[in-house]
Amino acid sequence: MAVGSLRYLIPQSLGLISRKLISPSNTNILSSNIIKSSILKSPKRLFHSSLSNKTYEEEKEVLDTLLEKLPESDKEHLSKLRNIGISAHIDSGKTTFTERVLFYTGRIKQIHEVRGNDKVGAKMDHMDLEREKGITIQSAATYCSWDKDDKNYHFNLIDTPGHIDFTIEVERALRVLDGAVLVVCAVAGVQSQTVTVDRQMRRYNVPRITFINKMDRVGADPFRVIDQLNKKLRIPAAALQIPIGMESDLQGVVNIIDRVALYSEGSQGEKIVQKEVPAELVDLMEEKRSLLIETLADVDDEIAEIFLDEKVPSVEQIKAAIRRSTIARKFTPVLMGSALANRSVQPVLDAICDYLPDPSEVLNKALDIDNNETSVNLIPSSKEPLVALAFKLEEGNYGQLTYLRVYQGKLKKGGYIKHVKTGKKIKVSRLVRMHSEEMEDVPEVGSGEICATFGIDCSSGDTFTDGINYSMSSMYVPDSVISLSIKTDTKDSANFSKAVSRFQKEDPTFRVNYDVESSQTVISGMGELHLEVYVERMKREYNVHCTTGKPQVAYREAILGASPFDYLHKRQSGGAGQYARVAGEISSLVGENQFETKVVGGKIPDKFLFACEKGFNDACEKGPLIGSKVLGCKMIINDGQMHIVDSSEFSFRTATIGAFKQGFLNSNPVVLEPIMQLAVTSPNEFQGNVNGLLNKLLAIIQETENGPDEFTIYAECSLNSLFGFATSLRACTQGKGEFTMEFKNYSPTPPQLQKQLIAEYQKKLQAKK
Ligand SMILES: Nc1nc2c(ncn2[C@@H]2O[C@H](COP(=O)(O)OP(=O)(O)OP(=O)(O)O)[C@@H](O)[C@H]2O)c(=O)[nH]1
Repeated sequence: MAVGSLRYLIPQSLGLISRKLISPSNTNILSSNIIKSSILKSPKRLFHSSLSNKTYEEEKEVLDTLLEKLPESDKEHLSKLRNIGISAHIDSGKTTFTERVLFYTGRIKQIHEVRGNDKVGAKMDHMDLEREKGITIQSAATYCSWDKDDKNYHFNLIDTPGHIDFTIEVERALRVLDGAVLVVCAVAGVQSQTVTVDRQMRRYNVPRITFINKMDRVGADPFRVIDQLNKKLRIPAAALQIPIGMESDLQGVVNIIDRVALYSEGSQGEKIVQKEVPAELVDLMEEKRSLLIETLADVDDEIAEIFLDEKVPSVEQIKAAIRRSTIARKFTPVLMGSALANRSVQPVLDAICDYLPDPSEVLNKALDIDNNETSVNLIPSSKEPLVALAFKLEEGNYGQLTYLRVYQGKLKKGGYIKHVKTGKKIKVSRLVRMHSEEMEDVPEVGSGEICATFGIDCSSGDTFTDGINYSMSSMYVPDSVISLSIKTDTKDSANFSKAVSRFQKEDPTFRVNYDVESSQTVISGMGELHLEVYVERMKREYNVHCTTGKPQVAYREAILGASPFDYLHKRQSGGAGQYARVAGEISSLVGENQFETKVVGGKIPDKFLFACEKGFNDACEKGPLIGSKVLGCKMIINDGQMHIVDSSEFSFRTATIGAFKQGFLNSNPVVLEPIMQLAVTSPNEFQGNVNGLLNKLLAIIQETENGPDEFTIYAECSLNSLFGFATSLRACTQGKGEFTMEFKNYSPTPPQLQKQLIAEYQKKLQAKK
């Protein structure tokens, strides 16, 4: 598994690692085995890690045997199907690009720009809020057709949001896609979020082609960007094209494999006209063609042999090698153009057909629940039993809309499907293909396709079959890092409940809890913007007016040391008494909290030990320092005492809570806070200001990259210091600075803050008494 993906899979454990690092006795704690074992504990994570560990060669062998079972008619159908995601850093032009794809494939009749003057907005950004903010929040699915080499290809496209706060949308989209187009800006190059998206694509084994967009901008340099792809993303990348003209004079591209010039003509670039390669570009074309072959020789055995024999591969051999190595995720072919200027988008569609896999070329697995959850390979044949995954829910005008990816079998309108989690049989009363917010009714959907249906009560990540007990793995849901108290008018409470229940179903990273202590409703999520968007949506879509408190960081509690405990819980106030004594040791560990009993001689009977475990779980939910969740704690009970009359489950549960507190407070306890990985990009003239701002926030600057116009600073900073960062960054960069942040790990708070948090918590407890 790529080390990069570990951060995502075990954010809490990594938090513990950084905490452990400050303890000199634990210097070996970074051992990757320890990290792995803590991931593997969770069965739902096991699925992805087992997928990622498989090399493509092994996968291919399995795929080849599966394909033998595939009927010819299915093979033919699947070979024309592409499930594609479009991912990139914010503002790289994904939505603009998708709009062009829909226009050129004839799916829409007119192009509307993202922040265009026509006030319509791009087709895929259909929420009002998205149009106003000019960002994509929800991903929308659409389909279109493209003719290539006398074949009519069918694309299912998912436009994914770029902002890190909506990362769950990106993850979900990638989970069900077979390939992706990575859009990168020709000026800004590989940006912080490009790296994040790339990591996500690796996790889900998604092959990708790269489109360098914005070639019409001043300072565009596609070859610098390719260099960055090679170095920063560490994926061999080479150009399949070179530009004809640059910046405002961009006219098209040269296809360096076929050695033809492709000019974008017509008022909206709708005509691609083939001409001879301009003489002044021939040398560059040959240079880049050789470089392409050289890069392929590094990743593909067939080209390597031809290369070593000092022969030149044929056009067909080059294309076949690009396809093989792209699908094997060893290479990314690079195309270039400008979506906004309508230049060279169509060749990307050709490349999707040529180089990205069809659903039969990707290995998908499910868990056989009846067979001890063993993993089974799915065969993308319509003749196999149905297995479909609900990957996105949306509340539409006609009730809950559920997006499904069919992995094998067929989904028919009017047919019955089984919701594996509940065992319920559900009738598919309507089946539609989505085109942003519009839909088209279809009678059936075959294997490998994406569709949507109505009236199914489920959560995203659920599996549907026509009877078999298979389950696709759940998608990994990161822990929320920020919360906000929220108050609504009593008259709005019914609508508020409707809104939060819908949002929670649609987005598992958005959570709502009622805090009994403070009598407050608390919403939590992945960042300030994430929560801001939901509060705004409550107002707009449900007419719920809320007042929100100050955002709160999701603190955690942990211990750095270990300590024995011996605790007696005794109450004798008339009637039945309470008596329980528990003794043992508390210590820290990497991974999930653990409870163990080593009591001998029946000093505590089993039913009471069970109550002790419950007490331990209660204690971990509400730590002794500030009432936050406890991370990485192990409790062993090895001794105790009961009273024949006065002991009860309740007494042992209470005694364990008391014992936990005693042991915890004696084991060098700390409050942990979320640390965010921050990337700030801004024009060069503001570098001093941004540095100053980051220093003020006590951020740890890790790297600064200086480009010709812009610089990017990568830093770590506590989430606590980052509230309102958007405003301060705007202020010190005249609104030109941009940033992304994502959760990195938990780390101990500075002692002063810890003291303050404990004092506040104590005050709250006192006030309640
Ligand atoms: N010069 C130039 N600008 C472009 C190009 N493509 C997109 N843009 C502009 O870049 C901005 C961002 O484009 P979007 O299509 O919204 O980008 P996105 O990646 O979908 O953005 P998010 O949805 O926020 O992640 C808009 O103002 C576009 O008009 C291009 O090829 N050239």
